[in-house]
Amino acid sequence: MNKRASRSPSGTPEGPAVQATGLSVVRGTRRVLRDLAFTVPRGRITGLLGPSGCGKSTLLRALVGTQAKATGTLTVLGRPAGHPSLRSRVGYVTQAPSVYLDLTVHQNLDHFAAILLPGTGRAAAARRRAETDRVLAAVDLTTHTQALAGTLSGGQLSRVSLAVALIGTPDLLVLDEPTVGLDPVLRRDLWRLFHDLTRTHGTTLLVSSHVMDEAERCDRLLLMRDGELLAENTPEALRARTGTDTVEEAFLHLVDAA
Ligand SMILES: Nc1ncnc2c1ncn2[C@@H]1O[C@H](COP(=O)(O)OP(=O)(O)OP(=O)(O)O)[C@@H](O)[C@H]1O
Repeated sequence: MNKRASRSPSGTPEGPAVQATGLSVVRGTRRVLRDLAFTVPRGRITGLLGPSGCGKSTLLRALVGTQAKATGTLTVLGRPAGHPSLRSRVGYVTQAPSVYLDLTVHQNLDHFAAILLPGTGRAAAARRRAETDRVLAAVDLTTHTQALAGTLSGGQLSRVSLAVALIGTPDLLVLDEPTVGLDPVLRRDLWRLFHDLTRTHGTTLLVSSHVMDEAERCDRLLLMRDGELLAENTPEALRARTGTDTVEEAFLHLVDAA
């Protein structure tokens, strides 16, 4: 278990990875998140699920501190969302791959490793090299390290972004629809990697998706609709509570009830 995941910077045991109360966001003239209250437990995979446009990306942006006009209380790893000390502790992968297309995969990783794992001298350089090798292996891209990012497929590009987010083994990984456009084998492999991260490093994952079948792969779920939280629970509890067989049916049941 990663010590950083279970201990605060001061060394004291901590509460949830994320805690929100009264979280609202206005975009343009619309209130796209309305008075949300939820927690994300540490060391587990929490799925943020809901239809396109319900506010998932907005919520994740608020969490990493890049969303303007967010009000309410949002605490991440014991600090206010966006706090500078969270920069190296939170990995964030946006929907659009954020890599330099005119650099090779390895050059991209080198670039971000230099920012995230600063330091001079041979030991620091060796650490960065070992870390880039590790994350490229984790996302199964070791055969493409010398390829220009601009020549990669969409799925491969997403995995480069994910590799960047894995540098330094962050305590919290925030992934915005990481499996969109991936084939079933890659999707399965990525979910295996996510579970592996929680098991081996105690990493907390918050993964958004609009595909309800991905819900079954999560330990806990936040179900959203129209900027509001419909439910927060385990997939099993949601199915049991609604008397349904799948999370998708549970979601529809909750929508009708609302
Ligand atoms: N710049 C903006 N100005 C005004 N409204 C916006 C802006 N960006 C997004 N929105 C609106 O905010 C709402 C939430 O968008 P958001 O991208 O968070 O949804 P989402 O659930 O992530 O959708 P998707 O699954 O399609 O990515 C949408 O109704 C969208 O139209």
